[in-house]
Amino acid sequence: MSYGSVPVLAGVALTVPAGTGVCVTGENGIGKSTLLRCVSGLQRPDDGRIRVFGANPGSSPEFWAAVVTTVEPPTWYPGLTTREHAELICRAHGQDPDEAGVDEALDRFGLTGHADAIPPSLSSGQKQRLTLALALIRPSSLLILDEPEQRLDPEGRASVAAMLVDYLAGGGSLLMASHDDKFSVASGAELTTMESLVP
Ligand SMILES: Nc1ncnc2c1ncn2[C@@H]1O[C@H](COP(=O)(O)OP(=O)(O)OP(=O)(O)O)[C@@H](O)[C@H]1O
Repeated sequence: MSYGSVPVLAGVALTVPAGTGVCVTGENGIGKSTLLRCVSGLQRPDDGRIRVFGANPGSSPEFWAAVVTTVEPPTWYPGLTTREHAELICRAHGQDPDEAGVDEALDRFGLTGHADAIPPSLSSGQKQRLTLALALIRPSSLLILDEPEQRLDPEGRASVAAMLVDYLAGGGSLLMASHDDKFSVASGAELTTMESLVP
């Protein structure tokens, strides 16, 4: 994979066994987000092979039914509140919002007091909480999370780590990039470090 003449992701081999979590670490600019974008099907590698649940990433509705990715920055629907965003995600995935536990999810992410606010009015950490709440409220088999801990306070990080442990315990798989090893280990992910081939 390369951007113009700049090579990124040369010689990367990574497997995430179903039901496990893997966290990719490494210095700024090493290619973690690019890797996650490729696995999410949002970017095509020039060479090599990526398979997700036995198929090319991003190539079918089944992929998007099974995979949640937060690699792209979220887009908010104009005029819809925090709660309405959660309800919309539930309905899009065939869930009844009450049965899916929208209010409980907002509470878990400390967003109850902001349920009737529109996302652009939230703080950056609250927006990150909402992004993760929307990722976790819908059914999925694989979470692809780019630095989920960013902008969260320590309590928020601990809480999200515990939720990711529960997600794995429920049979889900997790691929994430992070600069916080403690958070990643607490999330139940195995750490793997990307290193530059250039000395
Ligand atoms: N759209 C782009 N156009 C050109 N170069 C890019 C683009 N996106 C990323 N790069 C370059 O590719 C390399 C890898 O970037 P990437 O964002 O994947 O790294 P990262 O490991 O996720 O970094 P960080 O830890 O800072 O988030 C960097 O050198 C970056 O400058």
